[in-house]
Amino acid sequence: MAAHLPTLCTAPSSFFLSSNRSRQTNNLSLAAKARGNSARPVRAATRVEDEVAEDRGTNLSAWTSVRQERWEGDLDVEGHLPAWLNGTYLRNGPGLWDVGDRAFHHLFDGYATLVRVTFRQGRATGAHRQIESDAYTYAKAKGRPVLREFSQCPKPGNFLDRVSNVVGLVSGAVLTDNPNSAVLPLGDGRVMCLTETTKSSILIDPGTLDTIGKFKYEDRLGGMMIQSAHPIVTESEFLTVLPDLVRPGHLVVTMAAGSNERKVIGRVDCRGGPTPGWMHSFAVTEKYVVVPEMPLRYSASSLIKSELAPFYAFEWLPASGSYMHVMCRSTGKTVASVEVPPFMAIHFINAYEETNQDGKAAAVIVDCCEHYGDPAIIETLVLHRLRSFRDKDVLPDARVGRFKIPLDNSPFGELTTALDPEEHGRGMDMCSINQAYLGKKYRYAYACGARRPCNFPNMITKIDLEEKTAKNWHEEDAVPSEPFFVAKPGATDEDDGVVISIVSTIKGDAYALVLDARTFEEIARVRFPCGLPYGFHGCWISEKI
Ligand SMILES: CC(=O)/C=C/C=C(C)/C=C/C1=C(C)CCCC1(C)C
Ligand SMILES: CC(/C=C/C=O)=C\C=C\C=O
Ligand SMILES: [Fe+2]
Repeated sequence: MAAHLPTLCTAPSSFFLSSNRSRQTNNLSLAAKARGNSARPVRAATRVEDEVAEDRGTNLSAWTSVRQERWEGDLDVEGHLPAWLNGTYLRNGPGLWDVGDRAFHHLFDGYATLVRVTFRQGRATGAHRQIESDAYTYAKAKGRPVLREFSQCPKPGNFLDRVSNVVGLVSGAVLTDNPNSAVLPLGDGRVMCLTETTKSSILIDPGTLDTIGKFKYEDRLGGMMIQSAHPIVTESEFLTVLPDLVRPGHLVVTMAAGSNERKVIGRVDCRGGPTPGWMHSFAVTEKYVVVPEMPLRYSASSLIKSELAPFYAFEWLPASGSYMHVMCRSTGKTVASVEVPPFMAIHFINAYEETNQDGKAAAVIVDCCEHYGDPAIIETLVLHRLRSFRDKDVLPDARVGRFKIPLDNSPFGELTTALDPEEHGRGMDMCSINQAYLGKKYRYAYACGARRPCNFPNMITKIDLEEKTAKNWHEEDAVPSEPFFVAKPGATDEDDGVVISIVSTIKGDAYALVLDARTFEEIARVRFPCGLPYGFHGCWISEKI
């Protein structure tokens, strides 16, 4: 991809904070941050040596940058891969947190690393490769980050820089295009990687992991700079939600497979203010789209002034209220908009319609990984905490939060706990389901859970929402990433298939774990000869043999 450096964020190295200053910023108590909404100083990447000194030198490959830009080769298989498991598992995530002598601060900042494991008749090959976004290419060229990442805001220096920052913000030029969240096969065979900036939508080749180029949206929605990192993609459509920061609200848009044109289904206005709530993901039922509005809201001044808010680009405004909006997918009309108890959810699991005796939808049930209405989870994911606090029980509690949104014009919705959180160790995030149950009543969710004490989810959990129990997989000193369910071809039971997760170990290496989804017992592990950093979300591209 073209690597023309923008003239924005042209801060010389002297604009980067010294490590001491940055440590002071990190140590601000969360309570203090939550109380005060004044913007924090601009944070830029610290020097690598300072980060390493702070990190007490763990070998855990989860938080260690990839050592090489790309690798490809055969993988050793321990155990027996099912003969039906033919296809490619792809996983995306932030695998490079250092560039030149600069180091990122937050897990979400790292440059996107794709991992591939291809299964064919009991054998496996693998690869990893950096995605060549502009953010990555510029950073390599300059020896330091140039664009604004999740927690990282290169400081505009003089007046001209500040003016161009505002212009750059309007055009989106100062924002990252580092697509480190999800990887999704579109219904037409193209494969997209993305994060929350619209410009981060990038096409890749699932075989070679080559970066093909930017996905060019051919529509009039170019002014919408932010998108959900989790579009809902089926064989026929790509459905997503675009936060509107100018007129606080959300556009729900759809794009047919094979097309590059998004069409607006409808718009929901925000009920709280002054800006929309952070919306990393959302949920759908067969008839409806559910748009969450939580009190962790985009900070307009952080974006305009290019400085950090109490939670990077966000501020926690509990008094602004929490809401759930339900839009009809066929008419674009908002059919319910209810106030709910304060919540903090990055990932929605699934949703479905609950019907009354006449078979009519009476309520929408929406499940999410809910952090007890506390944004502290964001600060838990700061890299030096992940690296240093391994034996401390500092992972905030989380649960399967279940919303019930009545469709009878009631003003309020309910939020309950779907099962005893002790079943999954009071940790819970990075979820998946059997995709055949998307938007339908379902029984099983797979996620990362917690074997306490821990500072990060270190377990894989299969949650039975009917029995309200969980089956757990755990290995000492290992960090598994999101468990991804792959159905056995022709399966009729919801849990007939395997669950794949890439596990990073303390020895500095990594393997793809394959569990029998029904029993949750290990059936195989496929070893990489190198370490793999923690990754976020995966997908499966099946192959007919
Ligand atoms: C990886 C993940 O879960 C979330 C990533 C979010 C990102 C990269 C957010 C980026 C943003 C900016 C760089 C500034 C503007 C706002 C926002 C979209 C939050
Ligand atoms: C890894 C994570 C949350 C862990 C909480 O326990 C969130 C990742 C978000 C990106 O997709
Ligand atoms: Fe995500």
